[in-house]
Amino acid sequence: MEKVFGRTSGLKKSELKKLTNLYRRRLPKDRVTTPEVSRTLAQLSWELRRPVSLLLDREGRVVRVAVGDAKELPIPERPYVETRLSGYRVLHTHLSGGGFSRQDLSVLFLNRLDAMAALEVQEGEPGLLHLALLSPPRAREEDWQVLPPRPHFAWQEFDLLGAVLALEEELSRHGRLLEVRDGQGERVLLVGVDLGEGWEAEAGLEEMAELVRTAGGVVAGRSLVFRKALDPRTLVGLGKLEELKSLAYHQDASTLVFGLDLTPAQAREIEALTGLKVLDRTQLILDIFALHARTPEAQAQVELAQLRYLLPRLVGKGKELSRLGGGIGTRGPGETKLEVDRRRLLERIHHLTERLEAYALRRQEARRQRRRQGVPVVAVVGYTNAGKTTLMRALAKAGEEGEDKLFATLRPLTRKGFLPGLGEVVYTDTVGFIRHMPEALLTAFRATLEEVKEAQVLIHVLDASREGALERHRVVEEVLEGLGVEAPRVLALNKIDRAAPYDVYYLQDRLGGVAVSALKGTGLEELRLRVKEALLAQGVQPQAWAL
Ligand SMILES: Nc1nc2c(ncn2[C@@H]2O[C@H](COP(=O)(O)OP(=O)(O)OP(=O)(O)O)[C@@H](O)[C@H]2O)c(=O)[nH]1
Ligand SMILES: [Mg+2]
Repeated sequence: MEKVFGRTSGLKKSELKKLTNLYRRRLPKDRVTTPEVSRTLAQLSWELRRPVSLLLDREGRVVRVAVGDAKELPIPERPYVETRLSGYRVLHTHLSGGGFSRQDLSVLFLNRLDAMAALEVQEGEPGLLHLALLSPPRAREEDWQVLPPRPHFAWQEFDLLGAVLALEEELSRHGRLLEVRDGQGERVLLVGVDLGEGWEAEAGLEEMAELVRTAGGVVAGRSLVFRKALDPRTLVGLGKLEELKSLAYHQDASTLVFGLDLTPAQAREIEALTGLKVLDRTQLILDIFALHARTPEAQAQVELAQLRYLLPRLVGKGKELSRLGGGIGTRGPGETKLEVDRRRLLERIHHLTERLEAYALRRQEARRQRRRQGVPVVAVVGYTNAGKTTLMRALAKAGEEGEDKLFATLRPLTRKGFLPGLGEVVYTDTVGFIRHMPEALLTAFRATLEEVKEAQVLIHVLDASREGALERHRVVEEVLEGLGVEAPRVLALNKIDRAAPYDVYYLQDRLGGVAVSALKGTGLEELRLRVKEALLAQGVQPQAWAL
C-alpha cells in the first residue's frame, strides 16, 4: 500500500483507504484538474476536516498524497542543475477558503514546482481554484505569478503544460545568456558575513571570489551580510536565505558558497531551506587543492583532508549522500570523484593515512641525507599568489612557472641554487598561506610545512603590489608562529615592477625587506646577499670552493 504522508494520526482505516485510492487517479498531463478529481478532493477534505495535498508529475500521475497543507508533501530531490523546473506540481485543498498562503508560494518557489494549485472547498463542494507559477527570470515583481482565480471547472481550457514549457524555455534562454556574459562554469552566489570586521570582511569576500574563480566557478552574485551575532541554525537567518534563494533563481546559480565555516548541521539546514548546494570556505579551498595537487603525496594529503571534512557531513543513508551532486566541492584529486559510500570512505581514509606515513618516512630520509651533505636549506614561504614559485625559480634558475591562480603550488618543490661566497643551497617552495587557514589543511600539509621547520632561513615573499600587504604579512607570520618555526626570515617585497613606488617605501619602512621583482629579476642580487648573511649568522660554514 502506498504511503500517505502528513497528519494522518487518528484517521480511520476506511479514510486511509480512500486517501490511498488517490494514487490511482491520473490527470491529463496538460490540465490543472478535472471536475471529478476536484470533487473527490473536496469531499474527502470535508469528511476528514483536513486539507488534502497531491503531488503530481508532468505526466499527470499522482506521486505523493498527504493530509495537510502543501508543506506536508515531502517533495523528492532533484539534481542540482537548475535551469529547469522540477517537473512536479501540487494540487491541494483550502478548507477555510481563500487563496495562497505565503507558505504555499514558498513551497512552489523552493522546490521549483511546475505549478501550485489551491482548490477552495465549501460545504464539501469544490469552489474557486487558484493557480500560481514561477515568474520568468529577472521579473521585477515577485518570484511567482498568481493567476486570477476561476471556478474549478473553468480551468478546463487552460493549457498548463504549454505554460510550463514556455516558462522553462525562457529559463534556459536566460541561462544561456548569462553563460555568454559570464563564461562557463558552476554559477555561485557568495555569501560573506561581516561581524564588525569592516573592510576586512570586504577583503575576505573579494578573496572568496578569487577562490571561486580558481576553482573554475563563476561568481553570479555576492552578498555581504551584516550581523551582530550568527544564527546558530541558519547562520544568516530565514529572511536572508529566502533572499538568496531568489537571487539564485534570477542569476541561474545553483550553489551557495559561504565565506566562513559551517557546521555539518548548518550546512544541511541551509541546503534544505534553499534547495541549493551549500559549500563553505574550507570545502572550497580543499577543492582547489584537489585540482592542483600533482604529486601522489600531495594528492593523498588533499584527499585525506577532504574525506575527513566530508565524513561528518554525510549523514545517514543513500538519499543524503546523493545530495552531494557534482561540481565544486565534490572533486577529488586527479579528476576522481570523492567517495561517498560511508564504509568505503572509512577504508579509504585508513589506506591514505598509511600511504602518507610511508611518504613521510621517505621525506625524512631525504632530509637526513641533505643534512649529512651539509647543504643549507632555504624555504620560500608567503601568502598564496605572492610569487613564491616565480621567485624560487628565479633564484634557482630552474623549476616550474608561476601561475596566476591561488594555490598553484601544492607540492614541496626543492631546487638547488648557488650563493656566491657561500656555496650550494637548497631552495624549497611551499604551499601558499591564507588567512584563517583551515585546520583540516594545516594537518594535511604537515609534510610540506615540516620542510619549512627544517630550513635554516626563510624567504618570506610578500606581494607589495596589492592592497592589504601588511595584513597578509601578519597572517603568514602568525601561521609560522603557530607551527613553531623559529628560523630567521628575509622579507622579499615582490612585484615591485607593478607596485606603486610609494607603497613599496611604506612597506619597507614598516617591515624592512628587499624590494624585488621575481618576474623581471630585479633586486635578486641584494636578496641573495641578505640570504647569505642570514645563513652565515646561523653558523652555516661557507663551502671552501665557493670562496
Ligand atoms: N608583475 C609581476 N608578477 C609576478 C611577479 N612574481 C610573480 N608574479 C606573478 O604572480 C602570479 C603568482 O605567482 P606564483 O609564483 O605562482 O605565486 P605563488 O606564491 O607560488 O602562488 P601559489 O603557489 O599559488 O600559492 C603569477 O602570475 C606570476 O607571474 C613579479 O615580480 N611581478
Ligand atoms: Mg607557487
